[in-house]
Amino acid sequence: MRTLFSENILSLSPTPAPQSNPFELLFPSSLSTASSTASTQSSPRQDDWLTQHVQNQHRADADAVNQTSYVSSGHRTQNVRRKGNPKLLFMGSRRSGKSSVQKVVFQKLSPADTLFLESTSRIETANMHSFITFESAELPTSIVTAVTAPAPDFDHQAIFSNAGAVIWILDVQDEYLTSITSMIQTAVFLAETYPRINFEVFIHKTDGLSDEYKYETFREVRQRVQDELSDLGHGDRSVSYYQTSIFDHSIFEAMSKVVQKLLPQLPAMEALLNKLCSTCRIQKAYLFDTVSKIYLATDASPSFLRDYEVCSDYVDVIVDIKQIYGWHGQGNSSQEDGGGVGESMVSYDRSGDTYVYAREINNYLSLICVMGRGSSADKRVLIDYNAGILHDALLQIFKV
Ligand SMILES: Nc1nc2c(ncn2[C@@H]2O[C@H](COP(=O)(O)OP(=O)(O)OP(=O)(O)O)[C@@H](O)[C@H]2O)c(=O)[nH]1
Repeated sequence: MRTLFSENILSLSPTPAPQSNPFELLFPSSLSTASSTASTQSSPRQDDWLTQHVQNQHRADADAVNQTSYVSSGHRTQNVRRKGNPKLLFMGSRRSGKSSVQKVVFQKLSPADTLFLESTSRIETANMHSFITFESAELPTSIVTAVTAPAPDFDHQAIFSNAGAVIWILDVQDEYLTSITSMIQTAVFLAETYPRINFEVFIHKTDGLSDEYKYETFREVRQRVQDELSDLGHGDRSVSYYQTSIFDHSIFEAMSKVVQKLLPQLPAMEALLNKLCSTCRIQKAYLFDTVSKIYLATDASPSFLRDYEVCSDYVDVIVDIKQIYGWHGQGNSSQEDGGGVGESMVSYDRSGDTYVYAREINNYLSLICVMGRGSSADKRVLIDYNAGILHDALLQIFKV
């Protein structure tokens, strides 16, 4: 890894030039409505060789995932965004990996240690206090049974009334047809009783499976669920599917997408990132929750796991350095003004053409960007300046 700029990652940012800058970001006053416009504009990034190359490789997968966001009528379903912390409920059959996912993502348990997890017999909750507070709960199989065959005294209000999303964990390394049946019953129950709750399916334990088998399983599960929901009169129920494993970055990427749907600030954050990317010719930009490695927003260009992996690993480096040199301030810091902001830029490939740029927004939120060939990585001042404006805008969004 070659560091291009000698400044320490925790060094103070350069003071923006006082005179007017032709590259200055212009934020429309109605930030919340700007994202749809920005996302339809073509950008020079699209010519980038890396984007093109990886785009060809992953188009089939991306299509498959995107299709799941559309209902049968062809209109995109609006995901429900609400105020407050994202609340996630994990459901699934026995030993499907519910505790493992919750503990790896929110409690930073090492994936290898999940081998020794005991069976869950009651509702287990885990909260993670970071830039936003993530609340999650794992429902034991007995509750899953109660949902699919409800007893008269079953108090589903207490469990589901505050939830933002239900995540169904489907173990593809096991016999999964029974799990699909319970999943459909749960989806129908939620569609009828709590239609505002997002329903997400993690096609889980995909590590060690061939690409062909993964794709086939993914397609089969999606088709079966959609068919059965349509037969039951809920064909318009939007269900999203993700291939996940705790042994790679896929679980964090999937969790990021689930969480984003619950953030009311998402359109504003996306609009800011789109503008930053087109102004500074950035290939991909992510806003990371530094502690959880969940990204809260990204720009509209195609997302690839490789970009996410590089940025996520870089967040790990930032966290390690911050832990060595001291991490000031605890708790929810969304209101902090971002004092002690640091930024850095490194090249991570052999050719030296691809860079990762990182900038702290505050102690718990980081902007991480990937820049390919043809980017303006050599114009560091321009990037710093525009990132500074984005920084201020983000702090305003979260102060509202
Ligand atoms: N290969 C693989 N194994 C996994 C993955 N996630 C979890 N496991 C394993 O699956 C087993 C069961 O995991 P748990 O998290 O205990 O499953 P659970 O659904 O909480 O189990 P119950 O509480 O008994 O219902 C453990 O041995 C985990 O190591 C994964 O992504 N890949």
